[in-house]
Amino acid sequence: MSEAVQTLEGWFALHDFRHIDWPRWTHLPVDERRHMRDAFLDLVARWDEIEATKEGSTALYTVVGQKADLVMVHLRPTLQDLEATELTFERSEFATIARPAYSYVSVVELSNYTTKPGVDPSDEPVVQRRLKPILPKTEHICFYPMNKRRQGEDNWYMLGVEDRRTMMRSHGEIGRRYGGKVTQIITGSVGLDDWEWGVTLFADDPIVFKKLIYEMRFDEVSARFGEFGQFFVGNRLTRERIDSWLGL
Ligand code: VOV
Repeated sequence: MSEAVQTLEGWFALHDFRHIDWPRWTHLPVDERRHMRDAFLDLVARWDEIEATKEGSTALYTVVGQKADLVMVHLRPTLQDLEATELTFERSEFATIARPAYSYVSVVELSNYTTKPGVDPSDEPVVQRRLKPILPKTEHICFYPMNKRRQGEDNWYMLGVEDRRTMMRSHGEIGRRYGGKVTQIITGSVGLDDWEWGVTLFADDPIVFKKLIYEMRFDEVSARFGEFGQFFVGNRLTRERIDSWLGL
């Protein structure tokens, strides 16, 4: 049996994708729409407070394309906190027009492939900040779930730890070339959801997602072992943009 990678876990993550029932929304009386908008703004204010006190972080993006209209990315210390966040939204008046489209449950994960031997990474403040990150405020988000392949010669889980480490170093080198342009949050979901990881990328220029992901496709770890789910891409939904997004 090959040696399992050691991982550190941080905040739990819920990527909560919603469809807005636009036909229903546009036929509601304007007072009712404003009332529902206010219910949503109350939730946003609560999420801002949680972020300000570093008890979690939430990012809001509208989704482009037909797979969803909105994604709320919530990071919280426990699975109970995550459920409470989800339920508070479900019970709000805004949820009557924001129906589930897709969801993903995972936990912020760092692996020890690139840590120096003899160093306990959990002692390092930078590691703690990466495990409990405040989500970036970039213009765009890209999310997709992924697996590492387990087929014939291309079985990630049968490789020795040194082979995996070498490939992850090359992966990290490519990623670092995009430093300052894109921030990645890797969340592990083995035992939590249908894929093995969630990849959440934040950038101000959406073309950077395409360049980075394309470059990684040619790198061995993605070329041989990467299997990908659905891709979602979106635009930041600030408090100021909510009215124009809702057509109010
Ligand atoms: C934006 C840049 C970027 C950078 C700098 C970066 C670096 C790193 C490092 C140094 C490490 C290992 C240590 C750790 O931190 O865990 C990782 C780990 C990981 N990555 Fe990554 N990655 C990036 C970006 C990045 C992307 C775009 C993808 C999707 C791949 C693609 O083909 O679509 C990805 C995936 C992953 C995964 C699934 C893991 C966990 C793999 C495992 O087997 O455990 N990642 N990643």
